[in-house]
Amino acid sequence: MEQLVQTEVWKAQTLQELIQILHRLFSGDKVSVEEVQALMESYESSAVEWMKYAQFDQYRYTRNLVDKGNGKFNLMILCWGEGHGSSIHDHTDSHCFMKILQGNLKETLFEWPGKKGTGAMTKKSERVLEENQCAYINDSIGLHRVENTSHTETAVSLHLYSPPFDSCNTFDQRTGHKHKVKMTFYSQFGERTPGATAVSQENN
Ligand SMILES: N[C@@H](CS(=O)O)C(=O)O
Ligand SMILES: [Fe+2]
Repeated sequence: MEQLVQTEVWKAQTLQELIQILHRLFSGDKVSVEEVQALMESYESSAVEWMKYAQFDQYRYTRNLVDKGNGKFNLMILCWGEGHGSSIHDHTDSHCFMKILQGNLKETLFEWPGKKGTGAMTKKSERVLEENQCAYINDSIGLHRVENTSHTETAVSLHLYSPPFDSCNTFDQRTGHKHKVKMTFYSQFGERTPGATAVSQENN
């Protein structure tokens, strides 16, 4: 007879509970991408729970640190004003989960440019991510650009990166040339980072 394999199915009732379960999942030495993705998708976004982290800038998207995941991951909330978007970028060999908390975000996937960065970059696909959906990307899947294409609605997303990183490469769509940029937090644990601006010009 066929064997049935039971994997645990989590449902996070609140953001706090989601963070608790994430700590548990990442405390072991093996983490399942599917399990983390399903867990993040199971959380039904409730604005009152994440409002204090959702700090917007007029000109660029912001990165707001929510939890340091015991050094295993960084959990952050990104706030996208109308028309805000990222540049094409990589994820520094980390796993990247991106869950929509509010609004919609368009994700465009690109292939890695050739070694010499020869000419226009190749677009692989695009999709629109909707509230509560959780996407996943890593460098072997490709590069992406994320945009809030709405001119009337803001968007908010919850990102988990494991292991944590604080710089990435951005790419020029026409030339494929890459450029290393440092990434900072606009706020940490709900408090504005002293002296911090929104995401640096290079990642927009
Ligand atoms: N990876 C980007 C956000 S996104 O465009 O996926 C960042 O951490 O700022
Ligand atoms: Fe990204």
